[in-house]
Amino acid sequence: MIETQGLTKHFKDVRAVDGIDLTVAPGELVALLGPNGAGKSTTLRMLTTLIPPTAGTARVAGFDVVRQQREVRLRIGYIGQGNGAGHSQRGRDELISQGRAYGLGVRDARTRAATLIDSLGLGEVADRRVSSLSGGQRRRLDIAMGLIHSPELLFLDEPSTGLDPQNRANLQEHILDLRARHATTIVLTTHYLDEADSMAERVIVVDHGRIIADDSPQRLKAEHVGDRIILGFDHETEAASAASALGGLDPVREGTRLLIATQEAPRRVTGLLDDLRAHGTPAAEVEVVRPTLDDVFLQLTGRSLREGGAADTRELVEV
Ligand SMILES: Nc1ncnc2c1ncn2[C@@H]1O[C@H](COP(=O)(O)OP(=O)(O)OP(=O)(O)O)[C@@H](O)[C@H]1O
Repeated sequence: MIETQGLTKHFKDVRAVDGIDLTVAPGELVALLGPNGAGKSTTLRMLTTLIPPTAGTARVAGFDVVRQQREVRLRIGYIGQGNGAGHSQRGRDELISQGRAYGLGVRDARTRAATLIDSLGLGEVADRRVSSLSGGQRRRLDIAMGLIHSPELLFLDEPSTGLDPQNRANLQEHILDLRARHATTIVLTTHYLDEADSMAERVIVVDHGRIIADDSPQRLKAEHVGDRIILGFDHETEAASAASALGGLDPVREGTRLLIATQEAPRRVTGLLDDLRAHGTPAAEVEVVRPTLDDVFLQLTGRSLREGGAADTRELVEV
């Protein structure tokens, strides 16, 4: 569905996108994740024919983004960071006009608008003026606008930025639902780690205009970081004795605590606690720490992606 080779965009001396090779198969949901200024939007703008690459090539839905712009545009939906819908119109009318602009007949445009209004949960507000809609409703209307011509491929640039957590969750649900119903290929950008983690089966981490990692969230976390089991003891002597009992796992002792790097920590922790009990040094506390995509980014770049401190995925277990 997407194939790029050495895709590059320079703005004067800024290398916004620096040689991206990317293949996206039909039906994939891919999240481009990266800090501000990483080159995510610029990549999307090249793939949607809005700006030409400085170098490299990109084919989208089978057509070249420079030489066959019209063909590409007919087959994609693009929801940028601003609001697409006009403010004084009613949502339903906006959708119908957009459908007409893509060449649908009046009846088809109406039917398609009604279907999208239904599937994006806009039934109660579609006949109100766009200016009266909430941020989350406006964003869903934007998505409906991008989908009116039934594109094979949908690009969403930071769909949930500016929405409160409830509206974000609601929007994410709608996007996943649309995809399940229509098998649309979706490429979205985000700097919300949890959004990339929960929605995308494939996360492409971008930094300084380059792809630095590309895999499923689960594999990225397992390969680059892994889980940790943290065991707490009442006394340092017990921790030291437990460390020798668990020698094969290479525990690192910090005072009364043992840190063990492992895979599949939640599965292993019960056996580990049983072993310690059998050895006569039962743990007083245990904590399983699972990595986040931020840990992956930190591991790869030495910097954090996190803005505003998203919560760790921790599982506390009473012993
Ligand atoms: N029209 C432009 N003129 C000059 N520089 C630009 C232009 N557009 C983007 N840039 C620069 O290119 C780099 C990449 O920007 P881009 O918007 O693609 O990043 P991003 O990853 O989408 O960031 P954000 O998460 O903040 O949207 C940044 O350094 C940005 O300042």
